Amino acid sequence: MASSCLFNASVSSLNPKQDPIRRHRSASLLRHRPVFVSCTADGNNNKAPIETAVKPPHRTEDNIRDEARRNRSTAVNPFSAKYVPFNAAPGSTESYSLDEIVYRSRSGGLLDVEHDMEALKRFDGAYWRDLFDSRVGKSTWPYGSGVWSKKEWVLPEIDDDDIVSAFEGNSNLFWAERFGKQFLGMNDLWVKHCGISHTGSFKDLGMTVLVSQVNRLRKMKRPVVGVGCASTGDTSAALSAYCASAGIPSIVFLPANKISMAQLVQPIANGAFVLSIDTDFDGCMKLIREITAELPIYLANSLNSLRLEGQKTAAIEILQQFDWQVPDWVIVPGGNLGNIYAFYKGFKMCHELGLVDRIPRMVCAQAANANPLFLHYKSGWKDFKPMTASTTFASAIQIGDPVSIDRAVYALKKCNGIVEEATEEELMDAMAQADSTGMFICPHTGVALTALFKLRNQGVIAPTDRTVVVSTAHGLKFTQSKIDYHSNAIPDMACRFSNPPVDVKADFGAVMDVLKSYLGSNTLTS
Ligand SMILES: Cc1ncc(COP(=O)(O)O)c(C=O)c1O
Ligand SMILES: N[C@@H](CCOP(=O)(O)O)C(=O)O
Repeated sequence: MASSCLFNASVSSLNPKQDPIRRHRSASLLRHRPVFVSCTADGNNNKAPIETAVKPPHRTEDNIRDEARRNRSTAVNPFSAKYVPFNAAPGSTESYSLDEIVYRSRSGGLLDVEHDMEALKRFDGAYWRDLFDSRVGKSTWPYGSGVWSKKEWVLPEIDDDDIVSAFEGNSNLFWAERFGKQFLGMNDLWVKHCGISHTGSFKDLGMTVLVSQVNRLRKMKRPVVGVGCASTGDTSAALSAYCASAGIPSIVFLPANKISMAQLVQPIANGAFVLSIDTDFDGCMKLIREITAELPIYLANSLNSLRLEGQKTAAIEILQQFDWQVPDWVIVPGGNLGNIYAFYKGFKMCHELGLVDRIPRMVCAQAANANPLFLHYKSGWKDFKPMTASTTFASAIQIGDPVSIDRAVYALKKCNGIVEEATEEELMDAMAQADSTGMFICPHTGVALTALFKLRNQGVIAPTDRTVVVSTAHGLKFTQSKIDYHSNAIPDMACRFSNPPVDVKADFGAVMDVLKSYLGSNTLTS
């Protein structure tokens, strides 16, 4: 039966793959002059259920959710996704609906979210590039989010009404001009500031997806009384913020005295039920897995593959920010090891769906005090040995038994990746050097920058290679480590780049003396 619906004519009235001239026109129409037409809600796969690029005028009585509801397409959604065992054996038929509450495959292995790639492939790379580009920087619900602007590739079947979003993503890709030139002799170095975000880390990207799905499950009357996680600080901050915004109870397990004060106060302020437990992160992770197996508390750690669907959009965003050109290297700090796989998956989907012609090489960087992946890599991927992680300034990656080890190894093998490590002194120096050029990064980003220093020194990364370092959290969450460093208060650390304040009397002569000595030094001319 024919029904009237809102479609962008440039997209809906043709199969873009069949007609390159019209395809070109369709791309420019999408950008510049989209129009509304009637179309049939018959599930015709040549039609994508996308929002219209030009909206009707805003009605004062509507908020952006109402507006999205009013403009919603009535066409059948051709896209879908399901859980399958991670890296399933060929011929495996095991799968689960995303509306099921399941974290592990029948054999106890990890799961992955598998998209109907054939449905996505009915549209070519140019179509997806144009669609994603057309959504950036708008306030349209939910596409104003960097995650939900890629909704068809994330959770294609969720109702826009169920989405819980803070318009996360679309984070700054910062050209590290001075840092690159001064310390590395590089001219094309970039820092993807995933930590300049709603709760100050990349976890927002995954949490919007997971909490949205929980919101949907609760509306479906599924037994979910709350959402829980173990955390080194950032996952709990994101979980509690998104749950608070949706009115869903959150429960967080934190290793006592092992996370920063700024991170601890986030779930407290957002009304989470916070348990401070006398163990490390791996101990908290073990407990939350046992508890969520017993109680109807939904597990929010990245063991849950939904999280990675959101996190993978950071990789897509990097390609988008380079006008769909592929960088040579992407360096990611690793702890529980979900994110390195999420990045790989984002790049891989862009390649497979024709948005780009290759994927970058990736480097996973670990703190030497918590380096099980590095040791595994150095052993030639022989037996993996979990460890007890030691204290590190990169406290959010103080993890010895990462749940996503298999995902990380898979991703690194597929992209010809490398694993590096950073000692405490190396990561703190790298952080201080970056800060001295105008950034304000977290110690985990210091770990990633150390990996870059090492690979540049070894000649693996060339001076002209386009390189992206993923900055995973905001530096303001980790000020105590910077205070310790700049106070030269860290035992056995030279703190070579510290810049402590100068104590001076409130006296004109004393201030003049100090300034003359400073101006006379080489500092200003270097
Ligand atoms: C700031 C920060 N950087 C890096 C990571 C590592 O991410 P992943 O656990 O996905 O390896 C985490 C969390 O583990 C984090 O909180
Ligand atoms: N750094 C993380 C550790 C847990 O990682 P997750 O991605 O599995 O939730 C944190 O901030 O808690």
